[in-house]
Amino acid sequence: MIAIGTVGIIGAGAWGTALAQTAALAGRSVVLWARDERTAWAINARHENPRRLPGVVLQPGIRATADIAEACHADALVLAVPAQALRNVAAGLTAHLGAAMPVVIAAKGIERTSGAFLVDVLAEVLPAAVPAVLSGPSFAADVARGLPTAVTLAAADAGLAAALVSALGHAAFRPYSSTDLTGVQIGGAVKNVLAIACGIVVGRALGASAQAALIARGFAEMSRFGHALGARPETLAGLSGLGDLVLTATNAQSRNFSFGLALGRGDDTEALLTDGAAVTEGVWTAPAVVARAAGLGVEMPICAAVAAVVTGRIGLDDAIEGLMSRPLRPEG
Ligand SMILES: NC(=O)C1=CN([C@@H]2O[C@H](COP(=O)(O)OP(=O)(O)OC[C@H]3O[C@@H](n4cnc5c(N)ncnc54)[C@H](OP(=O)(O)O)[C@@H]3O)[C@@H](O)[C@H]2O)C=CC1
Ligand SMILES: O=C(CO)COP(=O)(O)O
Repeated sequence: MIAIGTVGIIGAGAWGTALAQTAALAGRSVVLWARDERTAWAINARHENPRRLPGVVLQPGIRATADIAEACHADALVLAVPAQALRNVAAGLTAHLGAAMPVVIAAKGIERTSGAFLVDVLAEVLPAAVPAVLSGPSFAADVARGLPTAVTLAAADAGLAAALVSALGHAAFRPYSSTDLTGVQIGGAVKNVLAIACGIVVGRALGASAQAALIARGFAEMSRFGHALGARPETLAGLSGLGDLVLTATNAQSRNFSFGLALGRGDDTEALLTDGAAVTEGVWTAPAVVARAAGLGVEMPICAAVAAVVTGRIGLDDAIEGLMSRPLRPEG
């Protein structure tokens, strides 16, 4: 069994802090890197991340640092920064990483500029890393408070996946292991785009039936895309695919759903984007998914409508009209 005694978490946002909490509850030493010294100081002094997870008491085994080299003195790393920032942050680790360091990607998205999945971004900038992906239905605030959930943790090597499961899992946070890195990444990336669409449906008061229909047709899009890229159907139907889609597409705790909700209601979304630009991941992933799907000849009309709306190419009414006037055809 691969031994993981110390976990380094890169990114002291909501999700990085929640995962620090789970690793500490799993009995690991945790070093949590914050790019801002005041955040590191506050976590160490108050056992709380007042900016990102106010009110959650953090485990004593968590030590924060603003020195990224210090966080790399670990047996495994977790990257918990926004998908669009992952390339730069990973590049900053180059000088500090030993050979074959397990690196768990906890971000959900596709890189907008390159259309690359995050495992491929990591392979480009940090070839010494051994990639793993963690994804599934898990709001940081719930996980950090110890509310129960289950997620998927994938690594190409089943032994490494098992070691990471025991380094991050505990009674209330249950990672199921997998070797399907592609499937797990697709679920996490596409569900954020579909969550925006569902938020729009709710914001426009189109009804619960429309929301359920959109989830089902959205899942069909995720499945077609996954099939074309070699993902396993059971991964897409599992925690990181359907599981996370159901959570994010039905809950205003989700930033992606709330963004869609605001769009649908006709609220000003500028402020939402300025404030949470990087982590409303579906906004950046939508055009990337659509471009990749087009290259594969895969039809993703809901994702395409979201991409067209968030990039300002069409208005909401035209997007909805476009989806409703598609020809009727056999389900599949
Ligand atoms: N929140 C959640 O419930 C979950 C989130 N995720 C995923 O985790 C990822 C991070 O989300 P989350 O933690 O919620 O977001 P937050 O906004 O809470 O935190 C983001 C973290 O990344 C840091 N960061 C942002 N931009 C950069 C950059 N350019 N360079 C270096 N560091 C940067 C932030 O630093 P600073 O604080 O200084 O701005 C912060 O520490 C996303 O991909 C999200 O989809 C996955 C599952 C659950
Ligand atoms: O991924 C998440 C829950 O699993 C969090 O979703 P949001 O990024 O939309 O808040």
